Amino acid sequence: MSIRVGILGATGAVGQRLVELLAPHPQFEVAVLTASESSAGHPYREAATWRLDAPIPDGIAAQTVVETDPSALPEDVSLLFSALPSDVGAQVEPAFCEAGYVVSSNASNERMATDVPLVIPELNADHLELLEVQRAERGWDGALVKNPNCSTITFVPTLAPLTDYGLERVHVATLQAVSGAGYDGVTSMEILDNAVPHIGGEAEKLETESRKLLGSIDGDRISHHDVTVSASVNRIPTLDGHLENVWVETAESISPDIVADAMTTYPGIDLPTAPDPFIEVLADPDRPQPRLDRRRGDGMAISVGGLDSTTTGGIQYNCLAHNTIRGAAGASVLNGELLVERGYV
Ligand SMILES: NC(=O)C1=CN([C@@H]2O[C@H](COP(=O)(O)OP(=O)(O)OC[C@H]3O[C@@H](n4cnc5c(N)ncnc54)[C@H](OP(=O)(O)O)[C@@H]3O)[C@@H](O)[C@H]2O)C=CC1
Ligand SMILES: N[C@@H](CC(=O)OP(=O)(O)O)C(=O)O
Repeated sequence: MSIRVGILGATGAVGQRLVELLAPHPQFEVAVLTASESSAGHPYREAATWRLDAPIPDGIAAQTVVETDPSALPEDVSLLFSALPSDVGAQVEPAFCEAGYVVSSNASNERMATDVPLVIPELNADHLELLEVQRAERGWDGALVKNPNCSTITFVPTLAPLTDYGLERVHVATLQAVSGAGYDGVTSMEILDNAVPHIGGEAEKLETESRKLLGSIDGDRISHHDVTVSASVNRIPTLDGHLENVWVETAESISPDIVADAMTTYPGIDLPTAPDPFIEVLADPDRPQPRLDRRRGDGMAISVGGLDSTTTGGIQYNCLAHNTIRGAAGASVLNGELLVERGYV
């Protein structure tokens, strides 16, 4: 029997990706779509300016959008996917959790809260144990789970296979697609024939979220990994797919072959939206590229290439993920599947 789910912020860029992924989903049925007051009461096809390159899925276009308020939801919905702006998420997500809903959220609010699991299922599914603490501390029947920032989720999976070698220092430089800023985020006059070497608040997210994701459960908290991460972020004129250059230093000396093997054999997870393989290591030195590789694993795989030794004894490589699928909507869906599999829904 399918689980009836809702999408908070269903009309936005990430909300539309959620609609695209959830409409044909084998476990979930989209029962309710929410947005702001101005969209509420309108059919989805009118409320959303649909911008994806496939039509609005059948059965969604005619659904009436409702307000983002727990009282507007049908009673038989238990799992919600949130694609709200973070300031709105901060205001309303706790009310849904208090009302008993389990919320798988892409918004950045509370990602670093000590009782909120920040999850990439292939890496740290065990961090869901924090939900017991969260429910006890906040008195919620529901729960709040977050996925990381889209640039964080692109490179942290490539570090997980290297933790066995004593991960010490990481430098990462991003080349981020314009879709990450949302439809109205950067104008064509700003970004065409250009690159912008600044994205507000982004570098700090890479530096802090990575250490929480790679951390381990320690009693009722996460003990963050002690790797130091230093990030530099850039916006470039690609549409989708964040490409990142990574330099890694480990305590134990490792060769590109060891790294390729560790990444290739790093296990995925058996969930409907999970890619297989999870990490694809490409041999051609000019890969991965956003246009050619962002759809690997239906947009859920992490691609790696250009593996080489550095002149300072470390390893360097490039990695890529689809920012609005693996980096946003797909990440939330995968977390939702994990929450169901682990019995939280
Ligand atoms: N764009 C991207 O690629 C990525 C975005 N993110 C994050 O995902 C979230 C959503 O981003 P994005 O889809 O680009 O944002 P959009 O602005 O495109 O969409 C925002 C959604 O939230 C709704 N909304 C806005 N204000 C309110 C309100 N006061 N009450 C209720 N609903 C409201 C909007 O409804 P309405 O249409 O009625 O205004 C819309 O459905 C953000 O937290 C963003 O930082 C993360 C990774 C990538
Ligand atoms: N800042 C990211 C997208 C984003 O919205 O990130 P976050 O989920 O951390 O707010 C980008 O520009 O590509």
